[in-house]
Amino acid sequence: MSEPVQVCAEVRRLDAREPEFLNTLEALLAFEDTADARINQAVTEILAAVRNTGDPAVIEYTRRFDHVEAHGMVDLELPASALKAALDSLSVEQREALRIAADRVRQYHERQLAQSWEYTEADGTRLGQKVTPLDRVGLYVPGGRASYPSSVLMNAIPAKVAGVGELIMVVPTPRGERNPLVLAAAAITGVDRVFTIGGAQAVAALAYGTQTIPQVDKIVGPGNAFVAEAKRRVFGTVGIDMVAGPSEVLIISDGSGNPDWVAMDLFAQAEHDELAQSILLCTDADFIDAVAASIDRLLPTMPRRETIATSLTNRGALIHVDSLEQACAIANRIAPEHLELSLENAAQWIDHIRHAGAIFVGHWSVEALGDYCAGPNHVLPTMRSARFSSPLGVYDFQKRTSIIEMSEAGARSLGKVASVLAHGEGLQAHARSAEMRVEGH
Ligand SMILES: NC(=O)c1ccc[n+]([C@@H]2O[C@H](COP(=O)([O-])OP(=O)(O)OC[C@H]3O[C@@H](n4cnc5c(N)ncnc54)[C@H](O)[C@@H]3O)[C@@H](O)[C@H]2O)c1
Ligand SMILES: N[C@H](CO)Cc1c[nH]c[nH+]1
Ligand SMILES: [Zn+2]
Repeated sequence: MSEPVQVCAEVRRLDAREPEFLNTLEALLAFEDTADARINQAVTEILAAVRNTGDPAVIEYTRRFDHVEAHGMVDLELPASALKAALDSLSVEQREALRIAADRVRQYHERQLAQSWEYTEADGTRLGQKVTPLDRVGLYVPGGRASYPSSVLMNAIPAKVAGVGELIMVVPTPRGERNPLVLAAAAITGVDRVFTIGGAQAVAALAYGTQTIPQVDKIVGPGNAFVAEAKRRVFGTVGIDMVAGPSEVLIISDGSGNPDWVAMDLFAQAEHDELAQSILLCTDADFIDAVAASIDRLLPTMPRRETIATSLTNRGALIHVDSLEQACAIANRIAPEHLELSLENAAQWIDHIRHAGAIFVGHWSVEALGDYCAGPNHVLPTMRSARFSSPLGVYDFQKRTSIIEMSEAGARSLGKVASVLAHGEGLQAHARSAEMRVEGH
């Protein structure tokens, strides 16, 4: 453990019974990630340069932003032997942890695999849905301020389970520092090609293709504001999984359990990013005091205390609520990425939650386990998008095609229905085309 250093978080205290509470909450949740003109401008330039010149632009931006000098793309691609060597270099403990996590993530995701289906009607008409994996996917693995081998597992495994034909991974290696766990995770999951590039230039290369990097059909994976903005802009040319914002955790507590555990769970999300959001909703005012005391005592011992303190001070809150019903209503309004039900009878409250990326049920179900190895995906909807979207899954790497095989009897009968509706829309060619099947000549 590091030496305690004086640093404190001024975590705001709120009371959900106060009349201004909902306005205060809205202000706390507001997050303008697209408002940064500097990021927009930089991404516009990078996308255009990579689209116009390809590899030379990627090499130049990698030199400028990641401080890696490459003489050609060959210097920025890792051969399979480098991935294998990274795997071999791990300690037995690290290799075993990666293997256990990968197995659990695979087992969970195998249950998501959708199959093609069809049915036949009485007149012989056959209707169905054909499910096909994507041909080629680009996987962005963040690498600027921290390395994320767990994100390799969480993105690559569902793609492989879906049967994606080719998986191209990009990961920045600032000043040429390669993370062996990240490369080992690529080896374990069977990633096909790895390029040590990052930021908007990596997203552009995958979206448009370069002389060396093949164009992909979809780009998945989290990243910083440059990556998020670039993904948003290339959507349409390629598919994207989502535009992920800073990480979030919301904890609902009834005052049972250990305040140190709650404080550390808030830290665990806050240490990701100064913009990360950690919020506690609690029915017990004394317990809130105890959590605040735990925060003050534990924070100085954390190596990432500066990031945690900034995140908790600017975007965190300890909120006193009237009841667990009120806490659940607020949780549904926030629609958090992660929700911990730190409650005595936690399971009975699951049905009260409609909007959350992942629900962690009970004192033992801590988000850190979900981040690495519980099995479900850690790429989750942020910024209240859990109201309308879902965790990354196998379904993000599959697409569906409708199959329509009409029998003659079916076409003769449905042709009349189509004809009426086509005339109603003023589309005569549609109507005649259907009527010809009714007439049979
Ligand atoms: N939601 C999730 O599941 C999840 C998982 C892991 C990480 N994350 C998040 O992903 C993010 C990772 O961010 P990161 O910065 O560490 O790595 P990153 O790989 O996303 O970004 C690094 C790249 O940003 C580019 N860049 C940096 N400064 C630039 C500038 N001034 N102009 C243009 N480009 C510039 C560089 O090309 C660099 O390679 C964090 O916010 C983290 O919380 C989310
Ligand atoms: N909590 C992150 C998603 O919000 C995922 C992660 C990766 N490593 C550690 N945590
Ligand atoms: Zn995390």
